[in-house]
Amino acid sequence: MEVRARAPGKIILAGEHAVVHGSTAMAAAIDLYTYVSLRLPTPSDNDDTLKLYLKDMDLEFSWPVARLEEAFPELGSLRASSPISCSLEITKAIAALVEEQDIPEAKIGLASGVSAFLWLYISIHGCKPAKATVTSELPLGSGLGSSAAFCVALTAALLALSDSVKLDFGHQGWQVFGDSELDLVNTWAFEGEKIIHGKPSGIDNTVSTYGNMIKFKSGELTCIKTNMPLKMLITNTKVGRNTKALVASVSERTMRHPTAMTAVFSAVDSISNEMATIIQSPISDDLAITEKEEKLEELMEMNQGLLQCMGVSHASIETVLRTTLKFKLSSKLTGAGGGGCVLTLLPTLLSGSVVDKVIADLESCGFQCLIAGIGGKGMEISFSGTS
Ligand SMILES: Nc1ncnc2c1ncn2[C@@H]1O[C@H](COP(=O)(O)OP(=O)(O)OP(=O)(O)O)[C@@H](O)[C@H]1O
Ligand SMILES: C[C@@](O)(CCO)CC(=O)[O-]
Ligand SMILES: [Mg+2]
Repeated sequence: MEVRARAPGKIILAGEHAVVHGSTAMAAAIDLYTYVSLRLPTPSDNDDTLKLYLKDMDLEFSWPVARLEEAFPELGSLRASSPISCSLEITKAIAALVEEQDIPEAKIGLASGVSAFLWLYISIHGCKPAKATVTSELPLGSGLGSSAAFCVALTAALLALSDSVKLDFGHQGWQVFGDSELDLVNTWAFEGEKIIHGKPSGIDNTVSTYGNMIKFKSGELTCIKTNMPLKMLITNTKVGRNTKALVASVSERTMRHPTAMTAVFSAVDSISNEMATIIQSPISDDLAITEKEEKLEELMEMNQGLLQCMGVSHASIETVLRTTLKFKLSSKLTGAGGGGCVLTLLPTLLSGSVVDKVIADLESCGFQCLIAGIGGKGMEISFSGTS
């Protein structure tokens, strides 16, 4: 029995970090996906291991089922029909199982992803043999929600082969879960994100699960309907960073300066709400689009200034800001910052030759540019064309 699931990455248009502290944020799915194929062996396969194959890196991790049973003696009561958080005891058992895999030092960041895999797998399927194969179009650890896309696609594949969801196995191509199954994927994926991020707001797994453009505050999402053509250039500075550490650093700054940081978060909340209002309001003509784009650019600049206040910008991000400003274009970091990706709004009337020049300038600094479709699909699964 085999299933393939995919889940998109995301951009945060406004409100990252502040959303962890209760402010509103705006995010949109992008058309770059993480794919997880899950295969449960038949008895005739005679395979008694759980395997995780990270195909892009050609890394395979495997655990004999007997080793899993030894590590999780209480599993009978642990296997959960509804999502639960990973206990301290299980966290320790998972850490030992991950350590035994001798992840190369240069790839040690993967340890949290492997831990999330183990937690989601054993919680949903128990100590059974299987092989999960993962590939991704998203750069890992760059602000485009690779961790959430990984957790969502993995959870979707796990649930698709469990008794928790009802699916049309004869359906060809990608199919979507029903609303209650999507909610279940989202809640489990959030538990996976907690293992990778520490204290996620839930915005990344939510937009990866449901897709579209969303406004998000304190766990609640509102779907944003818009007919505004919104084009963003995404520049990957290729400076590696870790969302968990950045989120923790903002929390520490908040403890040191609670009043000032509360004011910063409140300003971000207003920016995200104003952005949502602009994006949702109807468009009458080209002039209206230009006016809206100018307002959005100003809000992006203001949000970037506040992210600098939070201490999550980086020299590479500042270089992108300066480079795009030479072309009178506005940018802000997206995701956790500290390197990673930067968004630049490309106004509808901007000529293609200017876009080409901006990209050439950015790429001459060693950055990588892409233009992704935004506000598209959420997670989907397929029982055909699996590999
Ligand atoms: N395809 C994948 N395979 C295995 N692990 C992954 C995969 N994608 C993400 N991860 C895990 O998630 C970690 C990156 O998550 P992190 O939250 O730091 O960055 P991000 O999600 O790309 O950016 P942001 O959270 O700012 O949007 C990786 O180091 C790895 O542990
Ligand atoms: C930095 C952050 O706000 C967004 C990361 O994409 C973290 C979170 O909301 O979980
Ligand atoms: Mg992440």
